[in-house]
Amino acid sequence: MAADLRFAHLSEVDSTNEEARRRALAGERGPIWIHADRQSAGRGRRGRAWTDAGGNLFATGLYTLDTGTERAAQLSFAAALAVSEVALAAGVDPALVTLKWPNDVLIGGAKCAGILLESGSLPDRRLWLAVGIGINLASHPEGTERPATDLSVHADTLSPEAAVQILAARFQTWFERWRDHGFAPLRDAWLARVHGLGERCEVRLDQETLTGVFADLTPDGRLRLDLADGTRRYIAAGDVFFPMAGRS
Ligand SMILES: O=C(O)CCCC[C@@H]1SC[C@@H]2NC(=O)N[C@@H]21
Repeated sequence: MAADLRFAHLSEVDSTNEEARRRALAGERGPIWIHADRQSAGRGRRGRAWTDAGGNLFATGLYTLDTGTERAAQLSFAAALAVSEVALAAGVDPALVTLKWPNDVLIGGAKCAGILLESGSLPDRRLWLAVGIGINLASHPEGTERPATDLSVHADTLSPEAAVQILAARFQTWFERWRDHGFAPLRDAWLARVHGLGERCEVRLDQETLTGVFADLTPDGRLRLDLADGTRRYIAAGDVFFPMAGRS
């Protein structure tokens, strides 16, 4: 049965993920979507900052799960699917919307959103999960290592208020599919929009950088990278770069 979606709107916060963490530790069990007009200390993946360029969506869905962190990480694919559906709802040409492992949503090859999952243990051994999502609705940073874009470049401008409603509803649908049927439906939907499958790429890990072919998405969400020496690597976390022109 679908959960009632709750929302908390803040005019300014350090980070909606941090606010979700505070609320989880204070006893909030969700699902609740916390969204803010401005973030003063937005954070991105791998310790990077997430800047506030104005008019964009900063939102975090707080959930409580009976599962471990590895399986919970599959929900980053649910988040990417939900973001892609926000772009489609705004009127972006579906042919331009692709998904890059693990959770980047691209429009015409440029990144239009960021997703950061954070979690922690509760006293009852369950997990609180913060699904942090920033969508570039009206503006995007310039001069980034990988090209960035925003929805207003490709469609009518969507307000943050409208976007968070669509985002939360679409995420909830994918969450329930994952909860009831496992990762397979998410994997199928994600692969239908996959970016760069079968192409050469560079994968940056904490301690090493690998080059190979993005050969598959495993049944549990890892990237299978086929190296030139014939070995296969299964990657659970990393940054993927497609070096060819026009690719991010
Ligand atoms: O590096 C990335 O691509 C992930 C960026 C995630 C940004 C969002 S904005 C809402 C939420 N609050 C944060 O501090 N970060 C996430």
